[in-house]
Amino acid sequence: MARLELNSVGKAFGAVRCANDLSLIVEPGEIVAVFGPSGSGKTVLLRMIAGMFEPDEGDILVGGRSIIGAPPEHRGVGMAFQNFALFPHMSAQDNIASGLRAKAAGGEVTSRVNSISRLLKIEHVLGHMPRELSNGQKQRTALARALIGNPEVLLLDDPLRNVDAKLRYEMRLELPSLLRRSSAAVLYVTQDYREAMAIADRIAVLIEGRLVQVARPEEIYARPASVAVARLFGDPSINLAEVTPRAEQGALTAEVAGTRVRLESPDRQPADYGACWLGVRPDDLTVARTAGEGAIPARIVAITPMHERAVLLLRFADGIEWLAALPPDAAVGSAEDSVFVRFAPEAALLFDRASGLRIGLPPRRQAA
Ligand SMILES: Nc1ncnc2c1ncn2[C@@H]1O[C@H](COP(=O)(O)OP(=O)(O)OP(=O)(O)O)[C@@H](O)[C@H]1O
Repeated sequence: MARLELNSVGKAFGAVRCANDLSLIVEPGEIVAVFGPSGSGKTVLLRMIAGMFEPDEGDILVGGRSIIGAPPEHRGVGMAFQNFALFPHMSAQDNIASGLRAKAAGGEVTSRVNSISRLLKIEHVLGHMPRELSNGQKQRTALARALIGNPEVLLLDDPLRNVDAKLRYEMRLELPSLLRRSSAAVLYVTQDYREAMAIADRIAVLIEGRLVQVARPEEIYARPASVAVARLFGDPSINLAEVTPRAEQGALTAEVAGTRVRLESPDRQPADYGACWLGVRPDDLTVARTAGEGAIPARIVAITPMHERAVLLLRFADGIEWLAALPPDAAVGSAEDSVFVRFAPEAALLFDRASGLRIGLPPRRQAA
């Protein structure tokens, strides 16, 4: 099997630069999620690899050989889209068989279609036309078509966007092992950070056509490269406050809404860092009725039950509002109550206010 390699790939449509110096390696059997806001260039990236259009700069290699200029069907690339893109006049069986690039004997086609359909649990609908399939079955049919030719590179463009929540949940569990079995180098585009974290070995975060961080899911969550990345991962999203951290007698502290809080952590030295963003995830806050050192006085504005937790909207004395996500049984009070908010110093992330970059030791180098 072959690795996929992007070397300084760039692309612009008129004044819109939707790919900027993109470099990335995806190993055979590896799943890399491409995650970023709408319009950040995810689909453009996949389309350049698939050969729907060419980059303006840089190179794309599969198995060490450049595929620039090669016709799409000779690139060793399979692709499945969010809108399934099945041929409406063909049965599921024929749609899947259309993914075979080389001509194969009829018997062999049937046996390959059957075996991939068994794997994807759609054998019973092979004779159906696309309009007779549920969205989940359409999505599996499109995936089967992408996988049947044993592509060296598999490109999946938000394949679960149009399936219902239950199936999406199931497929998040099933897809990684299914994809790894194919040994293809997989690029998996998603707009959902949870999906990226559930499915991928590594996540490539794309913002405005630039890869701003490529790392393992837990690394990105714990050590986001910038405040923009931190905001993309987490629901509710990370709380922020403007602070000016100071080094005092070996400790690192900052004032939040009039309360001095400690911020030292193993990955940053106490120093005067200038204007920063302080970021604390809602899950890392504790809320209590009792005051104490480093506890920020707040008022509960509202409480919203959400999934398996309660989300509290808190307002500090200076008007800043933060969210805390607590277990539903953490009875800390109700709206209008006065409370005290704490977080552990190592749960605090610091970002330079001017550049947005995280302050701390550089992330560990990731294996390619
Ligand atoms: N064929 C094209 N011609 C001109 N501009 C394009 C073309 N394709 C994409 N763009 C522009 O490139 C940028 C990136 O688009 P792209 O579709 O890759 O975003 P995306 O990250 O996939 O978004 P979404 O998550 O909403 O699908 C957008 O500004 C888009 O308008």
